[in-house]
Amino acid sequence: MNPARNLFLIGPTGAGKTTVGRRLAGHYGLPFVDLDQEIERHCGVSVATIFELEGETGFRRRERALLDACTQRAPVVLATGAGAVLDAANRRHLAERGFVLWLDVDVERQLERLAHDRHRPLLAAGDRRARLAAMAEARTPLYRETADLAVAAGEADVAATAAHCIELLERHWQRASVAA
Ligand SMILES: Nc1ncnc2c1ncn2[C@@H]1O[C@H](COP(=O)(O)OP(=O)(O)O)[C@@H](O)[C@H]1O
Ligand SMILES: O=C(O)C1=C[C@@H](OP(=O)(O)O)[C@@H](O)[C@H](O)C1
Ligand SMILES: [Mg+2]
Repeated sequence: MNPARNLFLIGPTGAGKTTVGRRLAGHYGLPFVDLDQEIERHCGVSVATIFELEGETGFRRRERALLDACTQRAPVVLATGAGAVLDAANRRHLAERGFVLWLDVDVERQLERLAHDRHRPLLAAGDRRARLAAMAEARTPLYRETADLAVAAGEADVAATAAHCIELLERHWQRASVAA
């Protein structure tokens, strides 16, 4: 079992942080919190509306405040939004307050999964492939720097990806406890 009390999910949009995170919480019998849903609950409007009214700067300010609060809850499985790692304080809170799991997918798989999605404001306009590639370039080093463990999450099935995560987590934690 997780030596930290919390499990935090990071990674690109469409990697499955929200969907797989919920399953991991079910498996471990822990409460699940999705940071975007928490922001929406707190503000009473959608993430898209926050972007519309306050721009990305306003959204990031709200995201930072709620990430600070949510990472102090324990125990919890917390799915972050893909851009949460852009902020240095967020990265520090994630790294210091729990075990950080990086779900990774490539741009092709993101395009497939998000083809019909209209809820992600940063993908609303322009060339999606180019936007996703630029995001990957800027964010991949930050995911790498923040994560305790990375999982390739490109499998075509949510249950299989969750099972794969559980297997890798257990193996990682087992090794860590033997080494201690
Ligand atoms: N492993 C997977 N296999 C197939 N579809 C997936 C997988 N993970 C996520 N999805 C689908 O991709 C979409 C985006 O997933 P989501 O959990 O919202 O990603 P994130 O929170 O990382 O942006 C959803 O429709 C979800 O059902
Ligand atoms: O890429 C980003 O910066 C964002 C990703 C979204 O979360 P998902 O990773 O769940 O798509 C959400 O937080 C917001 O639209 C901004
Ligand atoms: Mg999500």
